[in-house]
Amino acid sequence: MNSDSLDGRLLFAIPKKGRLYDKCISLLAGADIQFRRSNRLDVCLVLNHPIALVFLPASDIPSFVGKGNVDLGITGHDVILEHQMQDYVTEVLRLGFGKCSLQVQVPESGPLQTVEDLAGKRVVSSFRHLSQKYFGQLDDRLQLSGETRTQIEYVGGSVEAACALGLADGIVDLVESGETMRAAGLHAIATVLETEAVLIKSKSEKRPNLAPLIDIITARIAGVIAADKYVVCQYNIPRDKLAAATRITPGRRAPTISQIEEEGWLAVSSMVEKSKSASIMDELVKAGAEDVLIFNLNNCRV
Ligand SMILES: Nc1ncnc2c1ncn2[C@@H]1O[C@H](COP(=O)(O)OP(=O)(O)OP(=O)(O)O)[C@@H](O)[C@H]1O
Ligand SMILES: O=P(O)(O)OC[C@H]1O[C@H](OP(=O)(O)OP(=O)(O)O)[C@H](O)[C@@H]1O
Repeated sequence: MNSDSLDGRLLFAIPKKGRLYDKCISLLAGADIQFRRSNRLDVCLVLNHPIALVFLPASDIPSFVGKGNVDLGITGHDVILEHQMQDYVTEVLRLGFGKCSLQVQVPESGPLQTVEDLAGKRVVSSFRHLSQKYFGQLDDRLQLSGETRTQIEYVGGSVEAACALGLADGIVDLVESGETMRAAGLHAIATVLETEAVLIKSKSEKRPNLAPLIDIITARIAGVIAADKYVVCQYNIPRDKLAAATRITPGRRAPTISQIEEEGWLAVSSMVEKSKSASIMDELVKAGAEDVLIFNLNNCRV
């Protein structure tokens, strides 16, 4: 592919592998962004929009978008802060996946059990800047100076092994389920930040003509996320119990209420959060609802 074929196309950066990759691919499918990625090729043209997808390491995406080489991207909120790109990119949408916390961890049975204990010792992390910032502030508060300040050492991966290998007294690493941390005999003593995947666009506005397409893609992705988060709940309810039932299912704007062919009964349809749908159904039945149905959404614009 030569650079001419990218002319005028919106460049959209997607993590090329790792934790965010699969979810990004299903987001693109849900937003009907069609592409065929040839083996090992990191740039590919979208078939049904003037877009080219650029597959990059998640950690490089904030800089590419921030400098305006790429117009849109998906990466972790943590990565943006680590690369100090928050002033150069706009976080357009939180994507609801890649959720985890960046935490300070120490050996469970070791002598250091607070961040104050750990200050001045050796800390290993892949998040050099965020660790330096966190412990820098702590060292300042504890009035540590010179050689007594915390030493931050960078490693590219398998951070959890650093304490057992004698490289560190504590680490700063991502925790989702906590399995990696527990398996390494560590536990968390502080949270540096909470993160999730985000859709970002450049603040550079090098190519203002792309703004309408960016808005369309953003709306489509927002629709896919909402469709995954919500279900439609439909039920029949005696008229005199309607107020109590609609307090349980107020909907995003308001519930839809329709007449049915039975005197004294109404039908209600409302969007509810998927994660709460089972308890909402229990409550509705308790409130007098019958024929309670839940429908998945394929896609939506809300
Ligand atoms: N265990 C996890 N659970 C949820 N999200 C995670 C987890 N680990 C990482 N992430 C998110 O995914 C982003 C990319 O992490 P990942 O380890 O997949 O990429 P990477 O480090 O660039 O890949 P690799 O180490 O394979 O080069 C992280 O910055 C974070 O936002
Ligand atoms: O709390 P958990 O669910 O166990 O997830 C946390 C682990 O996931 C990430 O690493 P990853 O597996 O991506 O590998 P890496 O060490 O190569 O970054 C992170 O660095 C932790 O090690």
